[in-house]
Amino acid sequence: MMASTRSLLRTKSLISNLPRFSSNYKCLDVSVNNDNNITTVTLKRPPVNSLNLDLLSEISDVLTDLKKSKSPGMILTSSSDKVFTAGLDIMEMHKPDPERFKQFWYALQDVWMKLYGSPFPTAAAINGHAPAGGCLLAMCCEYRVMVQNFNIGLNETQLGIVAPIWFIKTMLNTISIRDTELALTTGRLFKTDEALAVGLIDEMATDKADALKKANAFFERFEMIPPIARAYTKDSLRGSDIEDLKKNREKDIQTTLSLITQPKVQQGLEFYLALLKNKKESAA
Ligand SMILES: CCCCCCCC/C=C\CC(=O)SCCNC(=O)CCNC(=O)[C@H](O)C(C)(C)COP(=O)(O)OP(=O)(O)OC[C@H]1O[C@@H](n2cnc3c(N)ncnc32)[C@H](O)[C@@H]1OP(=O)(O)O
Repeated sequence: MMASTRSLLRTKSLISNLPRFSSNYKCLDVSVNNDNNITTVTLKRPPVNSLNLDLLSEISDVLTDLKKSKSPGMILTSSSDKVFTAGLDIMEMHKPDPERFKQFWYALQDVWMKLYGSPFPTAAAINGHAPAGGCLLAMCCEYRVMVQNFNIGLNETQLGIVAPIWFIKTMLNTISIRDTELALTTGRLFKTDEALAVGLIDEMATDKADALKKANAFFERFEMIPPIARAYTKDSLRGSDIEDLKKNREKDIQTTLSLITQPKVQQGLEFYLALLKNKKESAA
């Protein structure tokens, strides 16, 4: 076969494998880097990218598309200049409609299973605060680069709620058992440099451009690694956590719903929401 025919065929197969993304996303920007074919998924649900049912459903869809198209990798980042994501949308948990809450929690489980278990490599360019569910999304990725002077952590206990076991396992996959216990029981939010010191993030960045550059560089490590060997290895490390949730999915939804609707938990959420609003009023 002539060299030019071979290269044409290669180009054609590359084009047909390129991910095709719906342009209908409301809360995401999705773009593919022409140099390395890495997809950047940017959360854009102002003001703080709180994870409601819509945003979670879109993240779940894009993860499905990336897997189908055999993407070589994904970077997760935010369109905000100070918040990666503020975690779960508290309004989904405050006085919830039970049916809506079940859909919401199911969507969160879906995102977790797809992101934590993705066959393709993933990196988070954390360009703002990443509390609770925001920290969870970042920890699901294989590599984290975080812009300096922001906060990250599972602060659920500060809100009077409890991080589910699959959140905890994700943190245990990232930092030590000792640091996980201390962080979770106190609801600790780590500053970027503190997060680096315990291994909650892998690199610090000066700004978003620097974070994206470092996140892109992460994927170069896999250039000579067969994707199938990479994916099986990741599955050996993470697969059993995902199987555990798959087996207990319905129970996890029911338990969370019954806990979240307890009057004491609802009072705690109301108090926390009031604190967030007061913060704004006292700053004005
Ligand atoms: C026993 C029960 C078991 C049940 C199990 C449940 C397990 C749940 C697991 C995970 C839970 C979560 O993820 S809960 C969310 C936790 N998130 C936080 O604690 C972060 C809260 N937000 C902030 O600290 C700050 O907003 C910020 C640092 C992220 C950004 O600060 P900034 O000053 O830029 O912005 P404002 O604080 O003024 O916020 C703007 C606007 O957004 C509203 N807001 C903020 N965060 C949330 C959120 N997570 N959900 C919904 N809404 C949020 C905030 O109130 C402001 O609203 P207004 O403009 O209307 O005042």
